[in-house]
Amino acid sequence: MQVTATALPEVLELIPKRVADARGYFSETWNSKSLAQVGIDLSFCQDNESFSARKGTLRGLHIQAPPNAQDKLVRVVAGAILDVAVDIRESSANYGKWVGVELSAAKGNQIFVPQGFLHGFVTLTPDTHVIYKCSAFYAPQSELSVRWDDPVLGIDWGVQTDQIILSRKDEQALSVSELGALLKCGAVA
Ligand SMILES: Cc1cn([C@H]2C[C@H](O)[C@@H](COP(=O)(O)OP(=O)(O)O[C@H]3O[C@H](C)C(=O)[C@H](O)[C@H]3O)O2)c(=O)[nH]c1=O
Repeated sequence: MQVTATALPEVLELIPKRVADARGYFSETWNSKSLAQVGIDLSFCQDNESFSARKGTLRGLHIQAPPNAQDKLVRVVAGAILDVAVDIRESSANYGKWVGVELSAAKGNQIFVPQGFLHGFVTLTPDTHVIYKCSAFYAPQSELSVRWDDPVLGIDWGVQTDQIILSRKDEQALSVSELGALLKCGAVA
């Protein structure tokens, strides 16, 4: 498996090996031993899938607060996305910094987003299927959303803003400074 650190060293791009033959290819898309060998030694407990019909669908930026914080291993099985992680760990020298990685079914690459990072993606194709493993169960009471277009974060999503399709929840998301205040006062758990 090829592992590449991103500009945020805890966020990794992974490309599992594809064994090609006359029929197509085979790939071990998740192997806990292979991940442990690259320092990702944790147990995932929930698999998610989201389907987005239209290009420009943006899901995020989301995080679950402790004690329900999630690590995520994300990949695309149809289409392509720009996947974004934002470091919001209070003591991090990279607080508020973001990284984007294009994930596609064609490339078969994945992104590892650790606990403490906001996560979101925008679809670059119609009919995009994203699947991802989580290291903690869904806990809506712990879930927080931050605006995709927060000027403090300055994320370049690579799509025209008038094309963005959001959920009602994401339309009403917090600013990153509001999120920081909430986490500081422990208002979410
Ligand atoms: C996340 C989640 C959602 N749901 C239910 C709740 C809603 O009724 C429905 C849609 O949820 P939501 O609008 O939060 O889905 P996304 O906007 O794709 O949210 C995800 O998008 C970003 C990219 C993430 O990293 C998170 O995993 C997750 O927040 O599925 C569940 O039943 N279980 C779950 O684990």
